[in-house]
Amino acid sequence: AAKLTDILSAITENRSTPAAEIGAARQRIADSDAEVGAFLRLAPDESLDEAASSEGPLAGITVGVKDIYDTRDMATEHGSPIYRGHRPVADASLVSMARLAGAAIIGKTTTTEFASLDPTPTRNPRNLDHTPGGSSSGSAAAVAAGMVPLAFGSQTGGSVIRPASFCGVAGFKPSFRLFPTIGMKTFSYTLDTAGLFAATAQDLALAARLITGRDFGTGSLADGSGLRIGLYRSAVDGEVAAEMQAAVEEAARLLEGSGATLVTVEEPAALTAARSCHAAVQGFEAVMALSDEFRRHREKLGPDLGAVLDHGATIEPAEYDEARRTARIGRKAASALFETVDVLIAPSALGPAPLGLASTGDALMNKLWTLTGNPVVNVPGLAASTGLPLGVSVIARFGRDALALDVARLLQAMIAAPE
Ligand SMILES: NC(=O)CC(=O)O
Repeated sequence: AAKLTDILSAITENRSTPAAEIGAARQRIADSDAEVGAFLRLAPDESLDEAASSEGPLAGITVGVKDIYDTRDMATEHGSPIYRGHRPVADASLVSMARLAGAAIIGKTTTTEFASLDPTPTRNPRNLDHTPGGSSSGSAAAVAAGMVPLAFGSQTGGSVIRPASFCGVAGFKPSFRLFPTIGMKTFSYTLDTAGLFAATAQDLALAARLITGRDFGTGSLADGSGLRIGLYRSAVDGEVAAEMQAAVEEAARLLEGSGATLVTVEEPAALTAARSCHAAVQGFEAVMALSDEFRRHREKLGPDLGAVLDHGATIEPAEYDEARRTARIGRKAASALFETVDVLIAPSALGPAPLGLASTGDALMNKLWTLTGNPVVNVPGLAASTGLPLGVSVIARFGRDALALDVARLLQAMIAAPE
């Protein structure tokens, strides 16, 4: 796999150059994207030539960008025929910040329509008969296939953490609004969260720091001593496959074995209620976000999105306002959970990637934390008996993204360590 930290080390130590790394990524995409279908289009040569001569801290790092982020040098179609050929004048903020740091925005990755539910043709590199998940399908698949070391996604329900889990890569859904969503097509403006995919949690932390200038942890946790880990028991755990539950418990044992204190945290009623109000918040806001497309091009919308908007259009403002109140109470309950533990661990999905491409899976394990805005990191490395990946979520207090990434780095290292 193309690992961001290794590429940057190779360039720093003069064992490689940005131009060589960009050329190698183009070759990897040419070699493997025909069967995976992660990319929609690649950047023009002049963009990549410009990036090849960059001296920024991310020089040589090629990035796949979900096609709901505006790019000034490539079409941006949001997975919809309504936007075919649409060409923004300017980059989305996060894309511009990555370019300023020297990254090479190498291509646009597939997205479900408007980042909702109607699937893409992209396949799971771990097993091509299975979905890579969604809505950030191409970004997760591109990193899992080792085509690029970094990819941008977004999450409104579970669209970063779930595909990261299905594809066996590290995924980062930051605290709400930590990354800008300016220039990213809006689906639900109190839920939409920009996120990242990479091979490891260490790569995620480094990329996030170099793009935003913020601290995302030092990776200095040698073991779990001093950590208080909460094994989260939700009201919907009955939906979780036994193998996924076992994977989370394996992760808990690893952390406990390295010195962490492990407690079980039962879901408070306020968070069960918050999870249940996600659909009303999302549906009501999506009808506003896509009002023009919904009213003027209803026949061009996919069946799943059409159903979400048809239902959303029946939600009264008072119902939406009640859902927002429930969400706010949920955020307070989430904050209280972190008085007793440093991080929670929980399943990143209901199980391994479903067979076939008809569905991108279920966001049931993710949408609560999208609504509350807590940072979540998917830790890859564990697998089902079929070999399909099973991801473990590390969830921290709002704003403690660095801690979530540090614990994720420790856990990923322990999972990868030989017995
Ligand atoms: N955008 C989203 O998060 C929807 C999903 O979870 O598939």
